[in-house]
Amino acid sequence: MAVFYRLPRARGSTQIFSMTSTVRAFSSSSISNSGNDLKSPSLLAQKSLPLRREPRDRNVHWVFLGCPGVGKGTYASRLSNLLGVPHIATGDLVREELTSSGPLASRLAEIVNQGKLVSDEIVINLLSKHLEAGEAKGKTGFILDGFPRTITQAEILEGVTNIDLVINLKLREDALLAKCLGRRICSECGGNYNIACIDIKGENGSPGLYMAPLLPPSHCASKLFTRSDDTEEVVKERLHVYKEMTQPVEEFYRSNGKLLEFDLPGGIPESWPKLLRALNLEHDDKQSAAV
Ligand SMILES: Nc1ncnc2c1ncn2[C@@H]1O[C@H](COP(=O)(O)OP(=O)(O)O)[C@@H](O)[C@H]1O
Repeated sequence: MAVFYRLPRARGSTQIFSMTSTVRAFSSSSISNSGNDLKSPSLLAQKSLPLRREPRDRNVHWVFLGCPGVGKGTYASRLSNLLGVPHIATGDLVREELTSSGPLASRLAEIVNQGKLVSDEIVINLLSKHLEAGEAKGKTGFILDGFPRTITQAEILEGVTNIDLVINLKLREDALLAKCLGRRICSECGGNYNIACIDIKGENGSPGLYMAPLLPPSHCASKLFTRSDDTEEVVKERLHVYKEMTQPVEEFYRSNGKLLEFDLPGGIPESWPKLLRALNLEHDDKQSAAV
């Protein structure tokens, strides 16, 4: 279908550090590589990042994978601020479209509120338009959140650009459900908050998990709303759809050596510094003090 080929080739993608060129570049660099497994997550992150450049000069083409509620939006948005590249969430593009008066609006609302995936064709169309508009404004690079979600989407993306890193965020399922049900959004500034306090005690040697609520500032408190697909029934369906349709995408990127697995150890104060370390970005961060 012609629409699949409208996704614009990311500007400068021939110059970015694809896995192959990165590995080649680093094998002749001063960083020792002898005897290391190139698919080891921390090494993979190091090798995906042009370490000697300033954060804002890096040409980032990254993807966030992970179940509903895991925090893709939170961490993608923080990295986007840190690295100065656009954060593009296809869920936001879909929600923008369904609240518009466009011809797709009511069909999209129905699909989203059932916890199903929108068709590859529609979502690629929305993403293409967004990337084209960004490109016209001189924006380069991206951190994708919520795309690709099917093998077809991953194959199409792979055909048009070099994705250099895929971060797979992971959290236990009982916490995912609680986080989706606790999610609140400010209707005015669009800020994402969470009123859930997750405190799961460790049992039989398995670790516990504590995630403090992420409460809104007082000027947002009276303007919060809950997403219509964040009900228990719909979240369970979204988790089921993730396992069926998106887990194979994790395998797709695992097998081509681009996947960085990241188990969230807790809330933002514990997870953000650990994520930065895994990405070898801890020295660039000015946000840690503000968590
Ligand atoms: N890449 C995609 N492919 C198909 N549908 C998508 C895609 N991205 C978003 N959607 C639709 O938008 C909804 C909300 O997406 P998102 O905000 O990413 O939610 P989640 O919290 O489930 O990760 C999805 O349940 C799906 O209906």
